[in-house]
Amino acid sequence: MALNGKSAVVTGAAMGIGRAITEILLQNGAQVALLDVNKTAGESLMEELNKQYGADRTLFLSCNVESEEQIKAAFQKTAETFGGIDILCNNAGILNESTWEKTVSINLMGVIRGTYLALEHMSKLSGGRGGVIINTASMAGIGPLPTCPVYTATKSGVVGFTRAMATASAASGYGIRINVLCPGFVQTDLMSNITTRLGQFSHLADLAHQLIDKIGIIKVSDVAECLLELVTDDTKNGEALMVFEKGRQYVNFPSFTQ
Ligand SMILES: NC(=O)c1ccc[n+]([C@@H]2O[C@H](COP(=O)([O-])OP(=O)(O)OC[C@H]3O[C@@H](n4cnc5c(N)ncnc54)[C@H](O)[C@@H]3O)[C@@H](O)[C@H]2O)c1
Ligand SMILES: CCCCC[C@H](O)CC\C=C/C=C/C=C/[C@@H](O)[C@@H](O)CCCC(=O)O
Repeated sequence: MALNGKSAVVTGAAMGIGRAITEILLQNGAQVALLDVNKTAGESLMEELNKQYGADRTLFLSCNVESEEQIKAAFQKTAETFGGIDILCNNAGILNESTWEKTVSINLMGVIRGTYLALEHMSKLSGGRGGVIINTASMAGIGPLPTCPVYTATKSGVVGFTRAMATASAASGYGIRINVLCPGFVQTDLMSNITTRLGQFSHLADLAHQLIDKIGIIKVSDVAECLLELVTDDTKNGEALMVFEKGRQYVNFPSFTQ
């Protein structure tokens, strides 16, 4: 899919990976609605982006992905402003093993909520133009992180949901491709104060730091480039793309039918 003139929504867009995703979509000609629970950071980023790309290219909407009502309102506003929705990036996520129910609600249920509500705007079966959905999971969704079992569960869930939905979409004729990004460790706020985020597993923080040293830390722009590949390559559906210091790699899942 060529991005010029396309309408995109990014959740968790105010900082980190979401901000980098927003910027790469803008650089390639899309209009972007930035959804985030952090109003101050979101509005200040929008002001910055307006100066760079023009006021008609971005829209900040205060939105908590835990709320179906807020997502619905944000998608409606995006569709009215940009004339539809072609791309959804379900990116908002947290790392907090103490408030584990909130972690599930944002990281996994937020992706499901966003996807189902977006179908109403994007699916060709409900008058939409079709398009692409990219979910942000993690390498932890492919190989487990013993220091954060709930975070791992949410990211495995996002990988499974994406792959099942991708096949369901193709079989149903929604006209929507759905793929999942699986980054390794990325330099963002989520990687700060790791010990306190691990809750009852904070005593294993050294294990986490050893793994970070082994796998390395990448930049948000490395992740954004992978997103661009998954959005623009029309052959990709149901793919999980890992990205870490060694490079990018599509995951080879076992097949039970061949
Ligand atoms: N940083 C990493 O190492 C890493 C690695 C793999 C995957 N990820 C995933 O990438 C995504 C983005 O993480 P990040 O590292 O950029 O984190 P970050 O903390 O830098 O940014 C997260 C953004 O999401 C927003 N957000 C949080 N809860 C929200 C909610 N309920 N509704 C709407 N917005 C909300 C925050 O305000 C923030 O702007 C997450 O899903 C995360 O799990 C991060
Ligand atoms: C503690 C920080 C959590 C950040 C979570 C981010 O989503 C980044 C996750 C990045 C990489 C995950 C790698 C998972 C690897 C496992 O498959 C396995 O190799 C880990 C083995 C654990 C160990 O040996 O200590």
